[in-house]
Amino acid sequence: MYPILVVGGAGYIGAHTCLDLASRGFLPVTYDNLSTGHDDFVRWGPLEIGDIRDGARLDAVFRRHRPIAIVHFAAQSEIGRSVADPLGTFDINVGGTVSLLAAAERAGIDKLVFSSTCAVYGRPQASILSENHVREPINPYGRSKLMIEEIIDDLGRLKGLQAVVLRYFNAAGADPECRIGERHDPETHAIPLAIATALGRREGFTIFGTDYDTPDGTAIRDYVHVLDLAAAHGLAVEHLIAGRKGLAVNLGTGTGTSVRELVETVGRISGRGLSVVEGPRRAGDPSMLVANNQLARDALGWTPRHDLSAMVETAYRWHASQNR
Ligand SMILES: NC(=O)c1ccc[n+]([C@@H]2O[C@H](COP(=O)([O-])OP(=O)(O)OC[C@H]3O[C@@H](n4cnc5c(N)ncnc54)[C@H](O)[C@@H]3O)[C@@H](O)[C@H]2O)c1
Ligand SMILES: O=c1ccn([C@@H]2O[C@H](COP(=O)(O)OP(=O)(O)O[C@H]3O[C@H](CO)[C@H](O)[C@H](O)[C@H]3O)[C@@H](O)[C@H]2O)c(=O)[nH]1
Repeated sequence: MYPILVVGGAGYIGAHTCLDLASRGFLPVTYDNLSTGHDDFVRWGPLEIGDIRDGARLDAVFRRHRPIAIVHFAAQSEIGRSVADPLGTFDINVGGTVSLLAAAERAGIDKLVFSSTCAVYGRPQASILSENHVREPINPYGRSKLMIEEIIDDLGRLKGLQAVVLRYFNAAGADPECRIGERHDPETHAIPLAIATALGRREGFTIFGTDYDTPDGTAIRDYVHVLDLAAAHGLAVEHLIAGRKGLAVNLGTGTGTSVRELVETVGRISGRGLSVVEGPRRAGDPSMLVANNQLARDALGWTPRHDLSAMVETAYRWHASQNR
């Protein structure tokens, strides 16, 4: 069983990726400081507790497990917090990634899969975003991810690093067996907040903005099932192990969903009405983010298999199973 170091493997997308890697015959070794992750999410391989900014700890973990590739999720990924604390965000995201890449270089590991985001594109200049869309992030979170992409590019040219950069759109859904799911605190994402409202755990769901230039006036996003994201990481690892070249790809379904459509879907699947309030726009939110995913299909052989109903169904089941 080839070990793969999954950095941030105790988090939402990282834990689902560990499940996918194990199903492909790899041993996912999680490295995580548990700042937003959960030790009970680490079920398919060992957990090494540590911070990505701790080079000596990373060296010890590389020596102990001898991974053949790294999948890197660890980040401060709340946009609002990145605006309130840009330096803290750059420290974890950029400083932490430099520390991780330096340890990887010391250990002779040249294969990396990196979690990027559609936030690197900034304000969309097209209705469907391709990878060659201009990258002009509008918040420190997106900028930190762009900086890391640029560092990875330089290491590719100068040091032979082979990296697959995955730009996710909006992750949603959960493991259908409810072993792992989305557990963020505070929760800021639309689907878990709408579900919490349907479950009676929140007073109401606020739609942030009803005056966007979209058919129903609410913002449109490309929600992609976390199991499909996880599969893309498994394919990216296999791509690199097969000796294929690094690249950067979008991961979205190519289908846009408005906030109103999302709320309707949560209402239909939960069978419960949810109280909805219309509020102002949230600062920094673009009106529409939808992926062109052709490159991921062609280069990685990736196909998103789950639709919005499957995302909301599995997320609903997960949240209902949590006693909170
Ligand atoms: N959730 C989304 O919709 C989305 C969209 C685009 C990109 N992303 C990116 O995907 C990645 C994973 O997102 P997620 O939603 O699973 O987040 P998450 O917070 O659930 O997972 C991040 C994990 O990294 C760990 N971590 C954070 N800082 C660390 C540090 N300094 N050292 C070691 N471990 C550390 C956390 O404890 C956590 O387990 C992030 O890089 C995020 O920016 C997420
Ligand atoms: O209570 C809420 C929460 C969200 N929304 C709306 O629902 C949509 C989705 O919002 P999320 O917070 O679920 O997701 P974002 O699109 O803001 O963020 C996602 O995409 C970002 C890139 O733009 C980052 O990568 C981030 O990590 C990732 O979660 C947005 O239009 C938002 O305004 C509401 O109307 N009400």
